[in-house]
Amino acid sequence: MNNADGQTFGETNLQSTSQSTVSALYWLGDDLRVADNAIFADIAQHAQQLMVVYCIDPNWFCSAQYQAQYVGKYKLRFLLESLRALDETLNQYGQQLHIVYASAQQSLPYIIQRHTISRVYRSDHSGADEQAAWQNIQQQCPNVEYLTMTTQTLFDLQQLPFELADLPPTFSQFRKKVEKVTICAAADAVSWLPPMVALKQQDKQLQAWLAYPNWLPQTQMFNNVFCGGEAQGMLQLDSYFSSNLAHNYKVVRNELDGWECSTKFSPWLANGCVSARQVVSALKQFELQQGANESTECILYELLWREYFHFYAHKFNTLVFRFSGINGRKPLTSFYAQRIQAWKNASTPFPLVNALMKQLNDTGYMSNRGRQIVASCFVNELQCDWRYGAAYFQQQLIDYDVAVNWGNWQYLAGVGADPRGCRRFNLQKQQQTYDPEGMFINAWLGREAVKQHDDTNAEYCIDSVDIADWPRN
Ligand SMILES: Cc1cc2nc3c(=O)[nH]c(=O)nc-3n(C[C@H](O)[C@H](O)[C@H](O)COP(=O)(O)OP(=O)(O)OC[C@H]3O[C@@H](n4cnc5c(N)ncnc54)[C@H](O)[C@@H]3O)c2cc1C
Repeated sequence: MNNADGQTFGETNLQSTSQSTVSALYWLGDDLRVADNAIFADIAQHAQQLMVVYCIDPNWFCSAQYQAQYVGKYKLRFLLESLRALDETLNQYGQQLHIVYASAQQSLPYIIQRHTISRVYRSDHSGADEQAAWQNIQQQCPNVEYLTMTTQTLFDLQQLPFELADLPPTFSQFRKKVEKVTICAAADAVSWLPPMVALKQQDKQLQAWLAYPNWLPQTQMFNNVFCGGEAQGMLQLDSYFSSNLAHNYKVVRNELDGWECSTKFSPWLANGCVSARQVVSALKQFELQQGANESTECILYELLWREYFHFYAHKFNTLVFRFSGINGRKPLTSFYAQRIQAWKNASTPFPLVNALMKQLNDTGYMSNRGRQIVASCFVNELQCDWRYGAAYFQQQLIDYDVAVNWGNWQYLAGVGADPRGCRRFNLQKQQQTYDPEGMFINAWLGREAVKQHDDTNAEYCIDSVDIADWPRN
């Protein structure tokens, strides 16, 4: 299985297997759980010693490409909660999670060498940067065994009925092909884990990396609805499927607001606190007990979109970040600093878009419909380079997932997996369908904005705002 760069995934990279005692290091990524985790299962069977590590890279918090941080405040808080919860779970196994406050490329080779690690485990990540980091570590420490396993998707690469290079160009074709592939049931948590690799406590460099750093942004208490961690994710899963909400999902999933309008699994899925297989296992259980209908099928359908974007990112690697997308067709959009800023600040001429952006800025979450509306506005009405929008989502979303975010943005910008080209949402129609009384706008922006909307309602938004009058910078 090869991606665009000819790298290999989902396979063991055997550099050296001469040691009889396996001293393992598990470098965690978006797989922050013990249950249904193939890596912990393998470690329980084959390793005699274990060190579990998560790296928090200071570069995540610098303003990176496209004027956005890699990790914003909502994602950071959720991540820290998830790490704390995982550490507590690992403690019950006599294990510990070591959070290293340094880049993986810098710290892991050092740790591997100092602790005579013989095998490194990592989840098979679809992100190009994550893959590059993984390759880099292997180059720095060649005499170690490297093992990747699937923990994030429903299917292993090997289960796909096609080579990754032949990933169908559209979601519909992908769905038809994978429909018949069996989705493995979620596995239980392991019953034990090997003892800890003794940490070189006296090592000054290591101490420095393990100390809580002053460069880490403060995480405040806000947006308490999403709480990170495996147990919290399972709570949401149980709570959703112990109600009748799944039977009505298709009817309400497009609503702009409301906790119960969609599953809200995304932050836990994005961090791997819950696996996609656990969601499907719970869904199947629900269908067995309560019956299947169009709505329950629709939940699986959405999870298959997630699946598609993960394999899409695997295949296209850095092309998912390219302005001209996977096919090299440049959109007729550009970098307009003031428009981009207005969109971010919820001060465009479009009240519905502003309300949605306010919701994103205040909570880190936005419904799927909302994301489509603001992304379409960014590309079509404001005519801005889609990568700046995608990068802002990356920074703001509590459920940021590299493959799903950039894949969706490419799709909407007409440079991705959509043969029909750019998806333009008619803002007036969206408003009439999803916020006819202006209640959503009122909730996020107040009465004035509803009035502004009413005043311009005769020829709402697109027609009433002449984009040519907007600044060309
Ligand atoms: C421009 C844009 C950017 C997005 N960025 C992200 C992102 O960074 N992280 C993220 O998790 N989702 C992203 N999505 C997809 C989707 O909006 C969210 O997954 C969903 O709104 C999360 O809420 P939920 O869990 O209640 O979803 P539900 O409607 O309950 O769906 C269940 C699950 O299916 C998956 N799913 C739903 N919609 C999509 C979709 N359009 N594409 C792929 N998978 C989907 C998610 O894993 C979701 O948790 C994006 C969508 C758009 C249009």
